[in-house]
Amino acid sequence: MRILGVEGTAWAASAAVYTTNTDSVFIETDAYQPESGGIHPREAAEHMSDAIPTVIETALSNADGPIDAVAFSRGPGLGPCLRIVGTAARALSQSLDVPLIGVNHMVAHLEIGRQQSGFDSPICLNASGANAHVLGYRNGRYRVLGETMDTGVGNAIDKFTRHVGWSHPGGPKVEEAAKDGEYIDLPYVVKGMDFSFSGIMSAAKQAVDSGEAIEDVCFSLQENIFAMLTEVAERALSLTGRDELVLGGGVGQNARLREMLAEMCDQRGAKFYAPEPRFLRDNAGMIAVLGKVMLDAGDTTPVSDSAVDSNYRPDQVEVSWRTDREEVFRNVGEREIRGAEATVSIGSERVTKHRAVKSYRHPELDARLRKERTTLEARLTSDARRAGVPTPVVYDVDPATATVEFEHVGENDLREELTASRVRDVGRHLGAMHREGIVHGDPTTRNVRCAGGDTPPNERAGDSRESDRTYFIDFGLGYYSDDVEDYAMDLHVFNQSLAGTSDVADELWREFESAYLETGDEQVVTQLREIEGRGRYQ
Ligand SMILES: C[C@@H](O)[C@H](NC(=O)OP(=O)(O)OC[C@H]1O[C@@H](n2cnc3c(N)ncnc32)[C@H](O)[C@@H]1O)C(=O)O
Ligand SMILES: Nc1ncnc2c1ncn2[C@@H]1O[C@H](COP(=O)(O)OP(=O)(O)OP(=O)(O)O)[C@@H](O)[C@H]1O
Ligand SMILES: [Fe+2]
Repeated sequence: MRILGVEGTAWAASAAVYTTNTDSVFIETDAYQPESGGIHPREAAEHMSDAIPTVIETALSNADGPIDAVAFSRGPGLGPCLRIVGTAARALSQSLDVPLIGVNHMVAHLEIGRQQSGFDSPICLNASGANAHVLGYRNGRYRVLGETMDTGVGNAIDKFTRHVGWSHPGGPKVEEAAKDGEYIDLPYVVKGMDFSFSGIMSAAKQAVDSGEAIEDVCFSLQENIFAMLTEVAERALSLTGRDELVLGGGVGQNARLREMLAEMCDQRGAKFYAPEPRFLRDNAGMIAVLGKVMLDAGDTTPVSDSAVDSNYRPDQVEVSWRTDREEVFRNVGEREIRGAEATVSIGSERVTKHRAVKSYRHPELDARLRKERTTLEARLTSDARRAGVPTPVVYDVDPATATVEFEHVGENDLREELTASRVRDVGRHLGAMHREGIVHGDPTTRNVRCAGGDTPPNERAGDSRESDRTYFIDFGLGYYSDDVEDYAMDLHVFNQSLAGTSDVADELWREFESAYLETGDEQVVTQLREIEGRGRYQ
C-alpha cells in the first residue's frame, strides 16, 4: 500500500510517499526562505502555491505503484498556506479516486515518534516553531498537560535571532553559537506544567544590547529554555505515571535539547525516543504515516467535511486509531517517593523533602533553582498556614542541601480521592490563599493531600467534615503576587490537572469554581476565561 502525504502549514511545501510493504518513506520538501525577517504569511503562501505541484509530482514519480490514499495537513498553521494544500489534496483524491484523510499537524508530530519507537503510551513533547506543548493520551484524546503561555519555542528563538540580525530560521544558528558560550543568568519561568518565553527572550535581547557576548547569551538561552521544557516533560511523566517520552517538532533537531531529555529520562528510568531530523522538522512523511494509521481505522475525511482549520488544536482530534481506555494513576510507592522535583521520604510523623541535583541542567542554574525553591517553599507553606489554609508545619529548612522537613499531613493525594466536597474545600483554600497574595504555582491533584475515609454519597456539597479536609503541599513553584493573572493561572493549572485525572472533570470544576468564589475574587475567574480563550495556536 502507498499513502501520499502533503504538508504545507507554513514554511515547508512537502510531499511524501509512505510505502507499507517496505516500510519506507520518500520525502520531497521545498523550504520557503524569507529574504529578510521572519515568515511573511503572503510570501509563504506564494511559495506554497509555486512549490506544491512540483514536490507532489516528484513524490508521485518516485512511487513504484498506485497511490491508495491522500493525507494532508488540515491545521494548525497559516490559513493561506493550508488552503492551497487542502485544494491540492482534494483534487488529487478525486482524480485518483482514493480516500482523503485530513490530519492534525501537531498530532502527526507526536505520532511519528510513537509509531517509530514502538512505545505504547508515551508522553509527547512537541517543540516546534509555532507551538510548544506536552501531551498525554487519555480516553480517546491527546490531552494538553502543559503548554507555552505565549509563543512557540522556535518562534521565540527566531525572534531573538532577528533582533541580532541573523537570518531565518534562528534555531540552528543559536545552537552553533552556543558551542563557544558560557553561562549567564537569565529568567526561568515554569508555572505548573505551563511555561513562558517572553521574559527570557526580552532579557536575552537586553543582554546582547548591553554588550554580553552573543555566544554566552545563546548558550544560556538554550540552557534555560530547554531545561524548562525538560522540567515540564518530567512533571508530565511523574503526574501520569508513564515511563516513555517521545519528542516531536523542528526544535527537536537541537542536540542539546535531546541530550537533556535523554538524561532526564535516564535518571528516572524512563525510555526516550526522538525521530531522525527529517521527521522532526515539518515534513509530509509524518502526515503520510499518520494517514495510513487513520486509514486502517476507517478514519477518512469526506470532501464536504475537509475544510482546513488554522487553529486546529491537537486535543480536538478524536483519536480513532487508539481504543485503549487509559488509567492515569500509578500506585504511589510507600516510603520514598521520587517526585518530578524532589525525593520525598515519608515517615509517619515527618516528611523530608530533598531537591536532588538535576544533571541535565547547567550546574549554576541547578544550584540557583534548588536553593530558591527550597527557601521559598518553606516560607510560603508557613505563610499560607497563617492565612488559614491547612498546610504542613515546617520543622526545619536547610537551603545549602536543599532540604526541608515537614509535618506529615493527610492520608492520600487528592487524585486518589477526588470527590466534589474535597474539590470544594480546595476551592475555598485557594481563594483564601490568593486573598493573601500567595500564588501556589502548581496546584495539581497531586499537590493536595486529604484525610482518608469515604464521603457519604448523599452528603450536601458545601458541608465541611473532617474526612473532607484537604491540605496544600508543595509550594516549590509558588511566589507572592498581587496580579490577577497569576491567581488565574493557579486556577488554570488546577483545571488542567482535574481534566488529566478525572472523567467527571467538568462537574468537579463547577464545584471548585463556586467554592472559590466564596473566599476569592470574581475577577480571577473572569481572567481565567480570558486566559483560556487566548489563541496560542495562531
Ligand atoms: C504549525 C506548523 O507550521 C509549525 N511548524 C514549524 O514550526 O516548523 P518546524 O519545522 O516544526 O519547526 C521550525 C522551528 O525549528 C527551529 N529549529 C530548527 N533547527 C533547530 C535547532 N537546531 N535548534 C533549535 N531550533 C531549531 C527553527 O528555528 C524554527 O523556529 C508547528 O509545528 O508549530
Ligand atoms: N507533608 C506531607 N505529608 C504527607 N505526604 C506528603 C507531604 N509532602 C509530600 N508528601 C507526599 O509526597 C509526594 C511528593 O511531594 P511533593 O509534591 O512535595 O514533591 P515534588 O517532588 O515537588 O513532586 P511534584 O514536583 O511531582 O509535584 C506528594 O504527592 C505526597 O504524596
Ligand atoms: Fe510543525
